[in-house]
Amino acid sequence: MTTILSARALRMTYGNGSAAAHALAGVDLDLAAESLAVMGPSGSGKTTLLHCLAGIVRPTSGSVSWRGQDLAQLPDARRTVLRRSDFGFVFQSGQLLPELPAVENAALPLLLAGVDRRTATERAAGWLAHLGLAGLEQRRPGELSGGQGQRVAIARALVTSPGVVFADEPTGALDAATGQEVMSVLVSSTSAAGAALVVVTHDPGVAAWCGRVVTMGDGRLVEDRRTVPGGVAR
Ligand SMILES: Nc1ncnc2c1ncn2[C@@H]1O[C@H](COP(=O)(O)OP(=O)(O)OP(=O)(O)O)[C@@H](O)[C@H]1O
Repeated sequence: MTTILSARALRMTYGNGSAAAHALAGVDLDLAAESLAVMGPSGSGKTTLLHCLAGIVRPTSGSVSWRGQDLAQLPDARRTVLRRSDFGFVFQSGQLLPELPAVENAALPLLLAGVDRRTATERAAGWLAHLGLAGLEQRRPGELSGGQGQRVAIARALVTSPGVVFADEPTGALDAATGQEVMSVLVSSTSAAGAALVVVTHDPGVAAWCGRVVTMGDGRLVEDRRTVPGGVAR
């Protein structure tokens, strides 16, 4: 499979002197159009890795390349456009704007990219319908269940047809059954869209949806395992 996102010798140190936290201590990772779960204990560097891969933070050293382009070499404006159009994001919760209806929340990345409102709304409504939310387009986030809200977030992540969706604890605020439903939707919809998926999770039941599971420990990758989604080691 072709590598689309690649990290080399990634190091990230927060603070300095005796207060320094070595969140990443030399990570190499190649990602193809696949679903990847990042597991590991609290503080092992999972979120920092996701933020570096997505160009949200700049690593202390090492590099991240997206389709062969070194993110650090791109001008800030180009990196911002890339984050909006080529990358989609799903967080644990609280990512939807409470005053906007679901369809406008889902359309937001297109509107920010300058797509006209009508086209953006149509595409967003199409994704909402695809994710099982037809009829709920005008509901505000406070009028949706946790699982429905995460589906809106998934629609928003996919609406620009990104190459990768990054999800940080996407089921962290949901009960187990709803979390499984959301993972099912997240994995199947990103795969159908031809996008890669990177999911940070503590939960083995969430990781089992992914075809590859890496485990972090003290800022390093300590295991890299391919699985048959559903949890059987290959
Ligand atoms: N903005 C920051 N400033 C200072 N230290 C930070 C910052 N962000 C993370 N760290 C430190 O870096 C290390 C890795 O943090 P990170 O959030 O990446 O771990 P994690 O595996 O995602 O943890 P969790 O599972 O608890 O979310 C930790 O020691 C953390 O305290």
